Amino acid sequence: MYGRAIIPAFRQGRAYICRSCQTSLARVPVTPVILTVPQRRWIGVKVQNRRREAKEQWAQWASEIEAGQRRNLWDIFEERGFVKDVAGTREVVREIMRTKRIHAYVGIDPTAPSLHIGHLLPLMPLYWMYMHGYGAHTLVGGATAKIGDPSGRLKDRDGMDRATLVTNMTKIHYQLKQLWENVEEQARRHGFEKEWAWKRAIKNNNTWWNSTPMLEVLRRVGTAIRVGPMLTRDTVKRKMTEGDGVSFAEFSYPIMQGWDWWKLFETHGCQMQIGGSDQYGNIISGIEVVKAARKSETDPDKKLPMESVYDDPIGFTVPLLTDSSGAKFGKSAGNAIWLDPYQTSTFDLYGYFVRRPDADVKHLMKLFTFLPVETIQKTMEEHNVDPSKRVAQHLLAFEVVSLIHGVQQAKDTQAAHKGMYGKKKKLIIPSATEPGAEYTVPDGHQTNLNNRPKIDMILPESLIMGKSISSILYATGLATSRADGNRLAVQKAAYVGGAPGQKASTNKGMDDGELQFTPIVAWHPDDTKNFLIDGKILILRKGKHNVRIVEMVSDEEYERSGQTYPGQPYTGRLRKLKQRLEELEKRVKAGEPITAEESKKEENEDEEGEPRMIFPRKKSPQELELEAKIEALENEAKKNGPSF
Ligand SMILES: Nc1ncnc2c1ncn2[C@@H]1O[C@H](COP(=O)(O)OP(=O)(O)OP(=O)(O)O)[C@@H](O)[C@H]1O
Ligand SMILES: N[C@@H](Cc1ccc(O)cc1)C(=O)O
Repeated sequence: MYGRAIIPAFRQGRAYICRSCQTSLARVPVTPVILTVPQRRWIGVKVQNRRREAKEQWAQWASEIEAGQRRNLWDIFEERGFVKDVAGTREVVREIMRTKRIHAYVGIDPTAPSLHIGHLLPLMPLYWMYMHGYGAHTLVGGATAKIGDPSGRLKDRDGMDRATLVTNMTKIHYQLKQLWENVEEQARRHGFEKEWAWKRAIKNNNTWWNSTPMLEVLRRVGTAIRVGPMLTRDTVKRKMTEGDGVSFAEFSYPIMQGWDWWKLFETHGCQMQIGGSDQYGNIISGIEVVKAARKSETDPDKKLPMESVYDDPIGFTVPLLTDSSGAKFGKSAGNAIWLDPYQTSTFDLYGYFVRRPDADVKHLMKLFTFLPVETIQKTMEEHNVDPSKRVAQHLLAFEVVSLIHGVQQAKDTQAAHKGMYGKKKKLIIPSATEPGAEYTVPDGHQTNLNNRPKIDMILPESLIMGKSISSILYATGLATSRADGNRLAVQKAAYVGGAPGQKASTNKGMDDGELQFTPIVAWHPDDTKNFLIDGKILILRKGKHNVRIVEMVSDEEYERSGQTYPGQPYTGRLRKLKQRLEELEKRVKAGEPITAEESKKEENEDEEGEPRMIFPRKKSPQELELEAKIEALENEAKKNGPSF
């Protein structure tokens, strides 16, 4: 296909090649011109050189593996117990991993607001692949979650409204981001040197499902996939005979998952899919879908090689992580250990791993840590000298917490555990928090993915629908004051979930299921409603990671929750003074007396009757006026009432 491409002058004199077919476009003229060239993405010399070097490096490693001087990552997977079922032939998978720098992916449907440790299991081999130079993709199933995977279930999944789906998707996206950030840290800690060729990405299958016509899927793969084998799948048979039947949408789920794979295969050479053992059927169906889509390609420029089995899609499943009763750890079974610290605290997460029985700890260390097998072996020897010290469990817990929440959090949590349960019995309260503290970052610290404040919160309708965006930013804790909120809006330094490039007054809000942000401007309070998802969810962000998913609730519900937000009218000193004035007025009217002690107590004690620390500060004119009125009333009451 030919089209027009503008080649800017600054690229002059360089040789470019086409990303997909390697056609070269040498020496581009000096001035910017419009050329008629094939509509392709051109790659610069620097990238070409790096790619060549990466290729040569891989070939070198492949021969070292063959000569027994380097290990095949597949063998490490088997040694660590990651492999349950292989889709394809084990020898072929092993050979592909030796000879090709393939990409792999793991998909997760955002059917809950957080990932849990069961999800970590298929992610672990993906992280290992990344650290060994393969491409690694984590995929959020924003589209597939709308259908619901029937694998391993007898009952249909409950439908999800848009607000819940967007909330889950946003939270899982940031959790995956956090995990990737911590994987980088783990790689450094465990001696893997990051190279240019390491590639990772987070994808959302809404990106393609929101624009894929059904006709395209039916035409490309629908004709090749036979219904017969799909009907013989265990999930389908069991759901039809023992469960509540199979809807057409559920029946099509494996084809959707397979199409995701095709999209990643086509664009990134993603040849491998990894999943939990309940995903085996979907991976097998996916292989058929990818092969059918590849075969049906008519554009010769896009045709992918299919000469041998080494070009085919492959996959494998990891064993299921179960609880002590043998049930799969997951949200449906209700036994999940969550990665969200507000659902399972870091302290409890650490504690969960410290309590693992001696018989399981070695296996868990192989699965959930990047510690070399020799280190695990040595730790077990040390552990066996005095198992009561739980040396192995503490190391396991430390490593898992550092992967999920970062090394610093792991150190703090370990110290808290040792302080609480160690010999000294020094009591450290692991999560002593002030109300609202979960929405602020400790002073002097920059927000990062591991210390970022809590994401979700509720706020009342009167604020969201009636007040300025600067008041809303202040209420969420993203701004330190209303003035700061205003500054953020003026400088376009904060973002709202919504359609990019549209005005606030006409914004249609976030596209269905795609995480999109647009800068906040100082819009009219009436326009805030344009950004509400399902009429109740507002997504705000400051910087890269500081996100709030605000659920708008009625004022009555907010009051019942007992929460207050920064800037809430009548929650500060002024409100107290006004209350005191009203009370005094009533008492004076009723002729009720008031003593000097009583008025002194009000001033110097807090609600629990504890002495209040009084700091000198500047009072506002309104405050001074109220205080003067109170004083006058108190004097009057003292004058009129009987003396005690
Ligand atoms: N306990 C587990 N052990 C191993 N893998 C798991 C476990 N739980 C989930 N996975 C894997 O994580 C990926 C995403 O799982 P999914 O989104 O279905 O979550 P889930 O918690 O298993 O859901 P549900 O409990 O509702 O079935 C899949 O590959 C799945 O097999
Ligand atoms: N079906 C998977 C999630 C998934 C979704 C889309 C994919 O492309 C891959 C995996 C599960 O429910 O566990």
